[in-house]
Amino acid sequence: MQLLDGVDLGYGGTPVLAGVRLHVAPGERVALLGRSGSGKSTLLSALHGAAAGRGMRIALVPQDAALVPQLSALRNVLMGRLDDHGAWRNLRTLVRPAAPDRAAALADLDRVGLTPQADARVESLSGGQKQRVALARALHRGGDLILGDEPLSAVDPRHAQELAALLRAAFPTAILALHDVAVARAFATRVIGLKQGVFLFDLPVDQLDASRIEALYG
Ligand SMILES: Nc1ncnc2c1ncn2[C@@H]1O[C@H](COP(=O)(O)OP(=O)(O)OP(=O)(O)O)[C@@H](O)[C@H]1O
Repeated sequence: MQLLDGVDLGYGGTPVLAGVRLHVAPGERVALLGRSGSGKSTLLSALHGAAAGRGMRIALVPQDAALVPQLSALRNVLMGRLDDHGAWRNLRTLVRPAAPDRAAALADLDRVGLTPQADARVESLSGGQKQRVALARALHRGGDLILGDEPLSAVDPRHAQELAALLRAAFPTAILALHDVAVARAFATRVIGLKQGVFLFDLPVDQLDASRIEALYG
């Protein structure tokens, strides 16, 4: 699908990426690599709008996780499906979830290793645990596409690989900004390197060699 076709992205007249064209085929897993400020979040935000405009079901893992800190991990996970239902059902779910909804959300928390924290308020969790709640919420939502902005940045490298494998199995198509090149190599089929708002490369992952990485981060 042609998600972006020659669009300029920026903020209030300040350009960040110019003339962006991006076609993503179903089944592709794209890793966005690049230094801080290179434009990854800006690109993800535009991709979100474009994919939503095509009626795709999207699971999102934003950079700040976007959780409700006063609510439990379980209730935050349940929020992954809020827009599937009307307001009445949602209020009931958040106050007293029906047994099948609760069981499904608990299963998703278990997949990310957070069963013991299910009833803990999110504000009491560590940064890595919060990120795992956001991943469980995305798994609970499911969909055609997962978009994530550094969704594994706060978990340790071994867990990052395990969680990346979960996402790979759960979503047919993915676009994730990642800072860990090893995780990107293991996760992605395609890698895009962004440098100061320019696509430095857009390659199948097996063509990502050390010189490209050096050019991107060096
Ligand atoms: N809301 C905003 N208003 C104005 N400028 C912004 C805004 N968000 C980002 N920018 C600018 O756009 C450029 C790209 O930022 P962006 O957040 O897309 O980069 P990034 O690669 O995601 O960085 P990071 O890895 O630090 O999140 C930067 O120069 C940044 O200062």
